[in-house]
Amino acid sequence: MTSTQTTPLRYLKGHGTENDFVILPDAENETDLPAALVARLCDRRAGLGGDGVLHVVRSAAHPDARAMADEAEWFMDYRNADGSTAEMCGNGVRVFARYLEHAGHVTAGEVAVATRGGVKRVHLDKDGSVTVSMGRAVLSEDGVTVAVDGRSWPARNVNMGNPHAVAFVEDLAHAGTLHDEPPYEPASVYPDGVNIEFVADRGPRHVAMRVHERGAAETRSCGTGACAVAVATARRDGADPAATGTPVTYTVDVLGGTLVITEHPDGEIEMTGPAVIVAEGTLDPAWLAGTGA
Ligand SMILES: N[C@@H](CCC[C@H](N)C(=O)O)C(=O)O
Repeated sequence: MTSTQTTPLRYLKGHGTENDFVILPDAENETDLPAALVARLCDRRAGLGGDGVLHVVRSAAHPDARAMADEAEWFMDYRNADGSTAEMCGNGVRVFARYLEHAGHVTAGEVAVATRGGVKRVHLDKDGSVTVSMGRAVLSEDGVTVAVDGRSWPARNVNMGNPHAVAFVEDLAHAGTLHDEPPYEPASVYPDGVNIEFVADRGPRHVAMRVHERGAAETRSCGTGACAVAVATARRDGADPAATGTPVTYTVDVLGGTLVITEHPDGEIEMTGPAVIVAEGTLDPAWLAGTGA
């Protein structure tokens, strides 16, 4: 892959519960970002390494976000590690807001971020954590059966802007290596692919999960996935805030930390977790041009 980029390309590296991202600031959307370049950036051996890319663009400068520009100045153009686009990334949007603060584009407090899944309001909390209003979950009766190593489970279909299949297992080890996407059927339920979560109970309103992400393989956390898991677990447990008028909070352990998810009676889901900027620098032009050895 070669690039025609002539000016040095700045990047940052960040993570939220170890779901890690290459951040590319590109306010005016001047950087050509083909799938192959995203995949090279996310390569953990020959690139910077990451589960995805957070392309930071002014909403007004991006065709997918122009309509949201009045509500949100900045657009999270999210790319999976394989270069595909995704509607939303829950950990990514927290790290995105942390970047906006780091770059001086916003001060501590609330910021609206445009995503392909709509505008998300993100609150930079005083204790260093970040809370996002993630919108509502859409649960569908159209489920699938997921299979790993001779075992299989029914999986709940939950849409958080992006698609999820949530399977309850006795032991997270039953999810196997997750090197490859676990087979599921009927495949027609998810024409655009799916993120698959495996969930095990840890205590009252407390679960742990592993995830195979669409476009990225197993990651150490998935924020939209944790929200899907919290809602699917609440319904399994007979808890429905819309019916009782009482918010329900679940703690979701992921391999890279912990996320706290609250579903409110109006259906709005809030997620709180960390967001960290790790490093920043400039990409080597020779590497970028594909001519570096
Ligand atoms: N890790 C993200 C989800 C990223 C997108 C996902 N792989 C998809 O294709 O839908 C999160 O924290 O939500």
